Formats: sequence, structure tokens, C-alpha cells
Amino acid sequence: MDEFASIRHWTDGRQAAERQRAQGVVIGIGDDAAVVEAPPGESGALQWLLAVDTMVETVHFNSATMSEADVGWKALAANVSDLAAMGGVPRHALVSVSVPRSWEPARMRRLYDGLYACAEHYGVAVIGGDTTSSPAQLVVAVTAVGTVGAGKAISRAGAKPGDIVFVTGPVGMSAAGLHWLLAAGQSGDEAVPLAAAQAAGTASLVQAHRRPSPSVRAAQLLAARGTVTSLNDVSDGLASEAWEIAGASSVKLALRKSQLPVSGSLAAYAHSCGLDPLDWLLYGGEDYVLLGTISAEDAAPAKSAMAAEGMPMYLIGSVEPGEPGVDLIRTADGSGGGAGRPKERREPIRPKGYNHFA
Ligand SMILES: Nc1ncnc2c1ncn2[C@@H]1O[C@H](COP(=O)(O)OP(=O)(O)O)[C@@H](O)[C@H]1O
Ligand SMILES: Cc1ncc(C[n+]2csc(CCOP(=O)(O)OP(=O)(O)O)c2C)c(N)n1
Ligand SMILES: [Mg+2]
Ligand SMILES: [Mg+2]
Ligand SMILES: [Mg+2]
Repeated sequence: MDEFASIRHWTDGRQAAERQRAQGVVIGIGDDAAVVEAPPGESGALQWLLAVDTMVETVHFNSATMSEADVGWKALAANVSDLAAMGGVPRHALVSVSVPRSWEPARMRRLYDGLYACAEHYGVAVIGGDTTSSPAQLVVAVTAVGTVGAGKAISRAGAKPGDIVFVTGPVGMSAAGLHWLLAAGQSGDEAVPLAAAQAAGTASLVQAHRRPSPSVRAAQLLAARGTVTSLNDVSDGLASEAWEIAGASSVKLALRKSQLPVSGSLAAYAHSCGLDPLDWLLYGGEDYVLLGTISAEDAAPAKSAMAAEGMPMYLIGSVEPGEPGVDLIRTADGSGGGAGRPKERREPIRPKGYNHFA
């Protein structure tokens, strides 16, 4: 199959015309550039959000950790997550792929199965991309386009002393899933089957790694309250992203260890390996949940509003004045403080996270 036949094989008829129409697509895949209508703001003007994230075979995935469809899903999901982290709505995606000559056409078709599944899930129209060969590894770079109400984008820079720190989902599961997959996948070339993870009790960890679900609805609900002061998505790890907010906002973030959301499956898996789940919680990454800050008065009401919509919101700490940094507070009995006021220990945590050049 030549390059152009390949592109048709991956993309032809994969998305309903209705989806493309709903996102204002005038000319989609097949011309020199896509044409989209600038969306009319329903309640005032909109601004564009533009983001790109890349996945490279052996760096972000290998043949054991992810199927082709998982790679397609996650390549788009990571970008959708960046748009959510600005408080916006995802709309369009451009997909650049560099494909090893050894890859069968069916493998790329499967990658697009996952990519289009993610696009449908988040209402994104796939409108173009680029295709090259690659000497050895597969590379996928997705450029995502979204919109946000003019002046309403939530940056990393607005956290104020007194605000409450929150996350929209558990952290560390993806890294724990990867840990299990790297051990389980040693003997073969195929993606480790989910059934094997089910048998080992690690299926939810593996799915968190392979099929992250960015907090788009949560971002919308929270952004509409007007009380969220900063927002970031967790790709490199909670510690690293908390440092980003601290640095951009010139504040200190104090996180309570006892309030960090640890899933039962993560705790059980860490225990079975004799490892401390805290390393995955703080430094694991690829969680694609949102980390943010919200005014103290609205923290509990926002949490209730989220719960009413079936979405978790964990209040994990507070913002303090001082040199930019992140502290972890441990309580002797793990209760997080309160009436008996157990002893607290505080330690600075480093901005360690996934670093491509470390
Ligand atoms: N090669 C590059 N050229 C220009 N800007 C870049 C490049 N790589 C990253 N950036 C920008 O640097 C910032 C941090 O990037 P990154 O850590 O990848 O963000 P995220 O974790 O949200 O994906 C972003 O604003 C991104 O657009
Ligand atoms: C085979 C394999 N090894 C290691 C990892 C771990 N890993 C790779 S990239 C990454 C961080 C997130 O990716 P990045 O490209 O930095 O995303 P961004 O911060 O730009 O959103 C992590 C934790 C992995 N996913 N797969
Ligand atoms: Mg990035
Ligand atoms: Mg981000
Ligand atoms: Mg990164």
C-alpha cells in the first residue's frame, strides 16, 4: 500500500459527517490544509487553545505495554487532557505519524481504531495530519485544537495563599500499571493481554496506563464556577506538576499525604511488590487527571457539585505564601490532623518527575 492508500485505509469513512459538521469542518482530510469555521461563542467570544504532544515507541510505549489501539487512544487523550487543563473544550485534531517500514498496514489501522474511539468519546473531529516513514520506531504527534471563553482560560499562574489544592482522580495507577506490564511483558512481542492483568488483580492499573480518561467534564464544571485559580494536568507526576503551579504562581503548595487518593488496587499491588505507593503517587506520571487550586470558600461546595455529577474531587492540600516549592505533610497516626492534633512532619518534595533528558 502506498502512502496515500495508507492514509485512506486509516481514515476513510472513520468518522461520521455529523461529527465533522458539528465541529465546523468545511474541508477535512484530503487537501493542503483543513478549513474550519471559527466557532461562534454562545455566550460571548471564544479563544483558541492549541497544544501538541508526541508519543515515541520505546519512550512512551513498547509492544508489550500497549496495543496499537491503546497508542492511538492515548496519543489523542494526552492532548485532550492539555485542553481540559486550560478549562476548554476539545474540538479538532491533526495527527502526524512516522511509521517503520516493518509495520503491517493492519497495525496502523488498529492505531486509528483507538484514536477514533477517543475522538468520538470527546467529540473531537480528526481533520488532517502528516505521514512519513521512520527508520526504526513509531512516532505519533497529535496537535489538538479547542476553545475556551475569551479571558476564561485557567493558567498555572493564579494560585493564591489560602486556596485549596485538588486533584480530579487517583494518581500513581498508570505508573504502577506500567511497572507490572514491564515485568509481565518480558517474554513476548504482543501487548500483554488484559486477561493476564485481571488474573493478577492489576487490570485497573493497566487500563489507567493504556486508556487514560482526561477530566474534560470535570474541567468544564469546575471552570464554570469561576473559583478555580490554577489548573494543570498530571503528565509528568504530581510532584512535578505541583512544582509547575508553585513556580508559575510564586507560592508554596502543602500537600497532605493522608489526603492523596490511593486506589485499593494500587495499594495492594505496591504491597505485593514490597514497594511504597508514595513514589508512584508523587513521581509516576501519565495520570492525565487535573491538579488545581480553588478558593477556600468554594472547595467543599465544588466537591459536592462534582459528586452530584458522579465525579470525584480530592482536596489534598493548601496554598501558602513563601518561596515557590512543594511540601508533603505527614501525620504520625495518618489521620491528617484534627481534634487530637497528632504530630505533623513536613518535608519539602523535589520537582522530580519524568524528564526526557535526565
Ligand atoms: N520544542 C518546543 N518548542 C516550543 N515550545 C515547546 C516545545 N516543547 C514544549 N514546548 C512548550 O513548553 C511548555 C511545556 O511543555 P510540556 O512540559 O510538554 O507541557 P505539558 O506537560 O502540558 O504537555 C508548553 O507550553 C509547550 O507548548
Ligand atoms: C515503555 C515505557 N517506558 C516508560 C514510560 C514512562 N513515561 C514515558 S513518557 C512519561 C511522561 C509523560 O510524557 P511526556 O512526553 O513528558 O508528556 P507531556 O509532559 O509533554 O505531556 C512517562 C511517565 C512509558 N510510558 N512507557
Ligand atoms: Mg507536552
Ligand atoms: Mg499539561
Ligand atoms: Mg513531559
